[in-house]
Amino acid sequence: MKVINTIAALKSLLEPIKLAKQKIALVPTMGALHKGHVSLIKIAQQQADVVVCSIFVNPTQFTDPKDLEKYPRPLEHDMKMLQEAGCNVVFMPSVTEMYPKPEEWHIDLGPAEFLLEGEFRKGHYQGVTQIVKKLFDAVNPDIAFFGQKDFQQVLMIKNMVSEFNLPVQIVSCPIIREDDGLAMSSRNIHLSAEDRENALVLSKALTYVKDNFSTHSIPVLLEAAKKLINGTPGVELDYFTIANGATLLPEEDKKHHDIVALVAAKVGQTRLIDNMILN
Ligand SMILES: Nc1ncnc2c1ncn2[C@@H]1O[C@H](COP(=O)(O)OP(=O)(O)OP(=O)(O)O)[C@@H](O)[C@H]1O
Ligand SMILES: CC(C)(CO)[C@@H](O)C(=O)[O-]
Ligand code: BAL
Repeated sequence: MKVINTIAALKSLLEPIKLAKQKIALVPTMGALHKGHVSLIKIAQQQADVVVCSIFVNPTQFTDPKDLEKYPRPLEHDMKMLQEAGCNVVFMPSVTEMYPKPEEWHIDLGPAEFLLEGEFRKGHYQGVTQIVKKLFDAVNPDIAFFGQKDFQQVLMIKNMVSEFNLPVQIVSCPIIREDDGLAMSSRNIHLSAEDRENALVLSKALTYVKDNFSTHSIPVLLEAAKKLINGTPGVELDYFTIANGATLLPEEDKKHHDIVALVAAKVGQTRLIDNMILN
């Protein structure tokens, strides 16, 4: 496994691979790796010849400075996970490598940018697409893998790719969960034992909605899910919605396809998101 810190070194490593027509995959991460990240690497390995994993805690996508400051950075653990996963190249640049000078970034990501996460983390998807575009420029991947856990992020990245007409395929990978249902997330590390227990209500509410989708109306499902979450101590709901998977607008007609339930809540001091595809 090669560990690379600069764009120049990365390009000289990958250019011959690209010229030899080998397929390059990129798995972008912010580190603090868990089985969810490993699953993306494993899926990438099945679909490409060389897998590059980036670790970069991108400051421009953080809207809360405290969230950025306390974001976990367990470097040795991450290297071990990547080595064991059989990752070929780790790209781990510094902030100045990715942002050598101040720059403007604003692109049209469509109206869904301002919903859900975009409402609670204003400007978040401008920061995400800014860094993902830079990573794509540095790696020049044929294919890139993202988790469905960040459902809206996948949509935004697909919109960015079509805005620039980039020759990269975007793949959304299934959510990996703990045995009890909690979606794996780097931020779970911040949960106290009590928070960890309370956090289970998010996947429970989503599962309830999924299990009862064919028999209950959408308003009834929403009311029950919100009641479950609001009745859990230490959990502060930002949103629970049943939405169209392409527009993220609230869905009213169960006969439509591509319906997804999405949730975000603060559990103790930690903000978590999760979702489930319903049909
Ligand atoms: N449980 C999971 N299952 C599948 N993919 C995941 C999971 N958690 C994260 N990912 C994906 O891994 C990639 C890197 O995510 P990131 O490094 O932000 O990890 P994270 O666990 O989502 O962290 P955070 O909790 O800080 O958002 C993203 O595409 C993300 O969707
Ligand atoms: C895609 C990403 C690596 C961009 O910083 C980040 O948003 C993440 O880890 O999901
Ligand atoms: N996993 C999405 C990155 C973020 O929360 O900033």
